[in-house]
Amino acid sequence: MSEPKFKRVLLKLSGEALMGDDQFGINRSTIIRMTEEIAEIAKIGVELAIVIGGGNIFRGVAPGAQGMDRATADYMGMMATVMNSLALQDALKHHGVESRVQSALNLDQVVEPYIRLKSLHYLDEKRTVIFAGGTGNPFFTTDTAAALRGAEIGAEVVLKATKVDGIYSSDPNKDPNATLYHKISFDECISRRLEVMDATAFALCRDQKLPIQVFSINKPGALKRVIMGEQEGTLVHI
Ligand SMILES: Nc1ncnc2c1ncn2[C@@H]1O[C@H](COP(=O)(O)OP(=O)(O)O)[C@@H](O)[C@H]1O
Ligand SMILES: O=c1ccn([C@@H]2O[C@H](COP(=O)(O)OP(=O)(O)O)[C@@H](O)[C@H]2O)c(=O)[nH]1
Repeated sequence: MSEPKFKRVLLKLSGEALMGDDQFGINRSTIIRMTEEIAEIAKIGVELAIVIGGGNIFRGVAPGAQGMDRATADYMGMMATVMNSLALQDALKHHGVESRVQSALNLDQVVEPYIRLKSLHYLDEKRTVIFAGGTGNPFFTTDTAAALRGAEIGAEVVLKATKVDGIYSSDPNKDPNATLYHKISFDECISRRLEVMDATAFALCRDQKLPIQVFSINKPGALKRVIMGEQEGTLVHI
């Protein structure tokens, strides 16, 4: 059997993708399907850290947060990521994957705090680590949290699992003529203002020479294909 391309990865799961076809919240069959795919790669020995978004529950820049103080809304968004992290941990457990949740926000009764050396220890022991609470700071996103934690743990790649199957020349949900890139540089993503990830996340990964692979969370087997080094989605390179 062929070997996985990567030994340690940071997987970013879109919060909104957890909704499935629902209007908000966590869709049961969607989270089960996602965890089946994650369990498959955890079981072949890939060291896996996960950052999950919160947009399915609360987003600081959403219409629902209009009129609210932005920082307050962002703290609500960060707390939403903690809820998603606990749901993911529970679902992973049902698929035989032991994981630990570490949060950038202190919620002592619920999750352990983020301690870098402890997370490295878990990864060495092949336990999946879920990073909750984003970066712990308002005005940031969980994409930036993924770039930050990915760099901190020495991941070889950030895998962005999202609703679209890669990076397009413009938003494919708005422009039917948008074309898919198989490869694109960080500088091109930033200068063309491709909004699949925010510029802070792109810049951090570029400076740390940490590639990003963008692929669809809804495409069966896509995560495994990325892990095995097969062509899937878009690679963002230096
Ligand atoms: N150039 C682009 N290529 C691909 N997707 C894009 C682009 N510009 C904007 N998008 C949008 O980015 C979204 C993916 O962002 P993502 O952060 O994963 O979603 P979420 O906000 O739920 O986490 C897609 O749903 C797509 O509509
Ligand atoms: O470091 C962070 C990460 C997240 N958030 C807040 O949490 C929300 C949910 O995160 P995100 O939008 O990145 O989730 P996703 O797009 O993956 O669903 C954001 O809108 C922000 O309000 C934040 O303030 N700081």
